[in-house]
Parts: sequence; structure tokens; C-alpha cells
Amino acid sequence: MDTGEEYSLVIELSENDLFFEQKKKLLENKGFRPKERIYLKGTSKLGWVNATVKVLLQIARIIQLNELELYFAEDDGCPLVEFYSPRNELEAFDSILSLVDISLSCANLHTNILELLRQTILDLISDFGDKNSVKGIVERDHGIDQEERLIKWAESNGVRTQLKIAYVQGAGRGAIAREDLKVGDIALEIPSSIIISEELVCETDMYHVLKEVDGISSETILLLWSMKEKYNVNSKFKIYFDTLPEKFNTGLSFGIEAITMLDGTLLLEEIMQARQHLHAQYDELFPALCNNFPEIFPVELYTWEKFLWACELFYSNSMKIMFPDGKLTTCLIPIAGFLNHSLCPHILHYGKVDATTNSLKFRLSRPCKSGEECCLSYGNFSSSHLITFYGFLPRGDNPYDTIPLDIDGSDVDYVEDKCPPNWTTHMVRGTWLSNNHSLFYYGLPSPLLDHLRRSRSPMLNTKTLLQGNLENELQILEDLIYIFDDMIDNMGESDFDDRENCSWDGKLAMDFKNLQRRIACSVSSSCHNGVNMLTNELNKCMAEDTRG
Ligand SMILES: C[S@@+](CC[C@H](N)C(=O)[O-])C[C@H]1O[C@@H](n2cnc3c(N)ncnc32)[C@H](O)[C@@H]1O
Repeated sequence: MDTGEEYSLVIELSENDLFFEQKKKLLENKGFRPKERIYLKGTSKLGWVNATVKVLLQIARIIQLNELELYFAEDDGCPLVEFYSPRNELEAFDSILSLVDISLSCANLHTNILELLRQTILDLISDFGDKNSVKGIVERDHGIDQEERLIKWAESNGVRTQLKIAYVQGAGRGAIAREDLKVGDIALEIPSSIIISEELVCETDMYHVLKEVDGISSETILLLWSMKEKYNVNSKFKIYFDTLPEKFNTGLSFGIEAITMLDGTLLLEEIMQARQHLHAQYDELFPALCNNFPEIFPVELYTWEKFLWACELFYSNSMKIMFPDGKLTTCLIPIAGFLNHSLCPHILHYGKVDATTNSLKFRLSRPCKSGEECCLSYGNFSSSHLITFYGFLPRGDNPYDTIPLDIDGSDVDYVEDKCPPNWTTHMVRGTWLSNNHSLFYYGLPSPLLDHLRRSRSPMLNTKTLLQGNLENELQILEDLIYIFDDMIDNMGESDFDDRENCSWDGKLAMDFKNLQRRIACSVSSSCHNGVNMLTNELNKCMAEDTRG
């Protein structure tokens, strides 16, 4: 921010960004440079403020794209992109808000304009949250005595919280705002002293045994400690362990019927791989540890079932936390473990212990009204990952639900190498998420289409209405239709009929299969639309040729 007559904000794409080149190209396509100076005129007219926020937001969206969003964002022919994903939009809002906040903290002139910018951004954030979040429905806020006891215990240990616990429809327990919370408010603050981390294990006999085990991770050490601590009546964390579910119901516990239903889906592969990995890990440690150190590892506490329970606990409830010494550790965090996942979360950044207060703060990036469920994001995960390791399918459109394509991206000779081939793997997602269904785009990701164009015909790489190009496009779409129709056939018929009578795992399997089918059908139908558009264009071409 300058201090002269004209004020400006500088918004910049870092040169260290892993995707600097791709993002620079996207910015340039929209008429921006990687470093833009946005002048703030000495007027507080609302039209001007709105226009300035719009420009800042357009740039920030591109800066904040992650790899997967970038893959799907390359539809440079589309001026209509409103937002790339809820995560991206909230990150973009967060970044421009902090830009304005930094300027406000050092400005003594024109603060009214900055305040107006700030308020405009806050209004947009609130609007965005209202329109794009699927709100959890509070089912009941009674029968939570244990949880209330845990909160009292936590508060007496220095936790500060604006949240209470209640049962939320379809999600077990959740954290509900006790009063209206604004952007920047801390919904929950946890002192390091009640974070369950490997530090607790270091002073135990168990640690001395486990540190000698070849290749054992600190996460596994904490997991094995937790399996025993759960039954320790004198544990400092007894009240926490008592509130944990007896059963987790993640994909790792799917029964044989649900597994069979998943035949032909990616979820089956993910679950089987994860289970094999856990079985191998268990077999490496047990029964050897119980046999060699029966005092430390009582055999009845280290059964396969109890090990699986602990794995599910860690997958679904642990968080990776960065401590002030720079160490990144997997931890269990009382109270924070009640926060459910949302595709449009209230809390974006939470993984770093604040060195001055020695506490973990859960700050809001969008407002949460009194009585509303407050959520964070567990990460940018696909639904198959969320089912396997957390046991739920998120409601709403998950932008990370993709179907990978078995195409090797590295085998094509690039003749016209204006844009280097950065993508080595290719995928699709539901084409309803795309804004650009026009000729040459078809709602499909541009990196995939470009790759297919080049591999079919290395010399043709233009999006023009020439007959050769159009025929090439037609072939590409027909190949994709073949792949996806085959996939749809392999998945069999939709199973909607008996959903309500299904077991928990049967329901999840069915919902996942229907989701995958919906994605594959959307791709196939977008390709068919593309074929129709191309056939029309080809007919026009041929009619012109005949006239000529
Ligand atoms: C960290 S815990 C959150 C608290 C949990 N609901 C409870 O009752 O203990 C994570 C688990 O909550 C559930 N969960 C989280 N987010 C969810 C969502 N959006 N929809 C359904 N279940 C969800 C899943 O069972 C997940 O494994």
C-alpha cells in the first residue's frame, strides 16, 4: 500500500509456486500479470469497490488453485468461471482479506476505503457460504453427557471454545456454534498440554521397546500406545477415550456383501489395498511383541480387531500438527475430534501450534451462525478416500471425485510445443461441474483433450473448424464413449430399490457405485453431445466444399 495520492494493493503469484508457469498462463489468458498492482481510487463509490474486489478475486482464485483444480481449470476458452471449487473460493477470499487487513494495519489514510473493501469481501464470503454449503441438521442435543463432561474437563485444562456438541443427521456428533461467530473468530483453542502426541509415549517402557523396531513410524508408536491407554483407568485422557465410538464403520470394516457390491469400482481397490497394508503391518508386530514383552503388550489388548479399531481411530480422528520446533506430528486432539468435514468448511487453516500462546487455534474463514454446525475440511479427498478412511460420503458435489484414465501421458511426441506437457496422468470428473460444454471443450478437461488430440494426430493441434480437425475430434470423442460406456456396463444396473433396508456398509457401497455411474454417464453424454456438434460442423464444411 502506498502512502501517496494514489493507493494500491499488490497481489502476486509467488515464483516459488509449484505451478507457476501454468498459473501465469491462466492469469495471462484473463488479462492479468503474475504481479498486479490494483489502484484504489480515492472514492468510496460502491460500484468501484465491487469492481476492485472482483478483480482481486479473479486473480486470487488462480493463485490459490491446487494441482487437481488446475487440471480442470485449463478451459481457457471459458469466460464464465464463477469459481473453481468451494475450497479454492474460500482460500481466495481469505487471501484477499488478509491483503486488505495488512494494508489496514499500516495505513492511516484512506482507511474508510479499505474498510469498505473489507466489508464487501466479508459480505461476499457470507453469501458464498450460504449458497454453497450443505448445512448439517442438528438431530438432538441431549444424551451427550459424556461429551459435556469432556468439554468441562477440557475447559478446566485451558481449552477455550465457542462450540457445543450435538448429534447431527447422518454424521454422528458434531460441533455447533454457541453464538454467532464472525470471520476471524477463534471457534476453538486447544493448549498443547492436552494434545495427544508421541511426546507422551517417550517416557514409557513401551517407547524403549518400540524404538528398536526396524522402520516403525512415530504414528504407529502413538497408535499402539493409545490401544493400551484406552483401558488405563488412571489415564489423564480417560475421559477423552471414553467418548470415542466403540465402532467406527469405515470402509476398512466393510462386510463381505458390501465388498461384493463394489465389484468394478475404484473403491474396492482402495479398500482392499488399505486392508492388506494393515494386515501386513499387524503381522509384522504381533504376536511377536506380545510374546516377547507380555507385560507391556498384554495379548488381550493387542488383537487384530482392537488394532483395526485403533487404525480407524487414527485415520478418522487424528490431525497432522506442526509444533513450534517445526516438527510435523500426527496427534489426537480432544474436542477438535468432534469437528465434521465439509466441502465448504468454516475453518480452513488449523494445523499449526501458535508459538506465542502454545496452543492450536481453529479460526473461522467464513461466519457460523448460532446453532449452525461448524465444520472444517479433512483435506481435498475423493469420496472413495473418505469412505475408506472416514466412513462417509460427503453431501454435495465433491470436486475431487475423479475417474483416472489409464493413459500414459509421457509417450507422445510434441511437435508444436508451445505449452510443455505437464500432466502425466489424466482423469475426468462429473461434467456437470464444468461451465464449458462448447465445441472443442465438451465439459471435459483440456489437458486430457489436448493429450488425445496430440496422440492421434501430432501435427494437428488447433481448435479450428477445418475438416481434418473436426474428424480428429470426432474420433477422440468416439474413443471416450467406448471407454465410458464399457465402464457403465461393467458397473451393472443402478441399485436404488432396497437402499433403506441395507446395512450401513451396503448403503455406502450403493451410494458410491451410483456416484461413479453418474460421473461415467455424464462423460458419455457430454461426448455424445460433442459428437452431435461436430457432425453438424462437418456437414456444414462438406456443404461448403460442394458449393465451392
Ligand atoms: C473427527 S470425527 C468427527 C466426529 C464424529 N462425527 C463423532 O461422532 O465422533 C470423524 C468422523 O465423523 C463422521 N463425519 C465427519 N464428517 C462427516 C460428514 N460430512 N458426513 C457424515 N459423517 C461425517 C465420520 O464418521 C468420520 O469418520
